[in-house]
Amino acid sequence: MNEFSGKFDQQNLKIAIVVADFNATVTRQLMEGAVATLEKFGVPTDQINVYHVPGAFEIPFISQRLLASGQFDGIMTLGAVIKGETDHYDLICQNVASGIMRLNVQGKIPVTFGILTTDDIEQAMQRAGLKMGNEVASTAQSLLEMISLSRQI
Ligand SMILES: Nc1c(NC[C@H](O)[C@H](O)[C@H](O)CO)[nH]c(=O)[nH]c1=O
Ligand SMILES: CC(=O)[C@@H](O)COP(=O)(O)O
Repeated sequence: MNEFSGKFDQQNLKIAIVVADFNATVTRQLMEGAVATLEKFGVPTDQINVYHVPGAFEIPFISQRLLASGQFDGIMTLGAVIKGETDHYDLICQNVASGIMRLNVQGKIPVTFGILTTDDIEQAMQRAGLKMGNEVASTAQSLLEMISLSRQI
């Protein structure tokens, strides 16, 4: 039996982070947590490029451009979509998630999903580093593991 896992060698990795500036009080914390986690695992700071888009809906477009550039070993997407009074929330969540999934299926590098989808700002703040820790830390680690695993195939 042969087993493979995402134990990774972070040397020479180049990572792109695409972060939505909508709800920036939350997404800036997500971005800081993502960079800190990548650095903790040894990714050099100058190998981490951060791209700011207006909102979560713009994430797939820029992610696709970054993927096509061939410059990166993996992409992290970060955002915070917070429910309002209308069904706009549902449309954004569904289309952004399917857009990012399509990039994973069609692309050659992993694109992780670090987009909070919450009922209110409190839930988002809790998941961006307050009470429930920074969910993005596990997203960053998942990206490094997926890069390593995909290189073994
Ligand atoms: N309501 C939220 C948005 N809305 C903006 C869209 O993402 C997009 O920028 C706009 O429709 C123009 O194309 N974006 C978020 O990231 N979070 C929200 O809660
Ligand atoms: C997720 C959203 O787009 C949301 O902030 C919009 O709020 P509303 O549905 O009240 O217009």
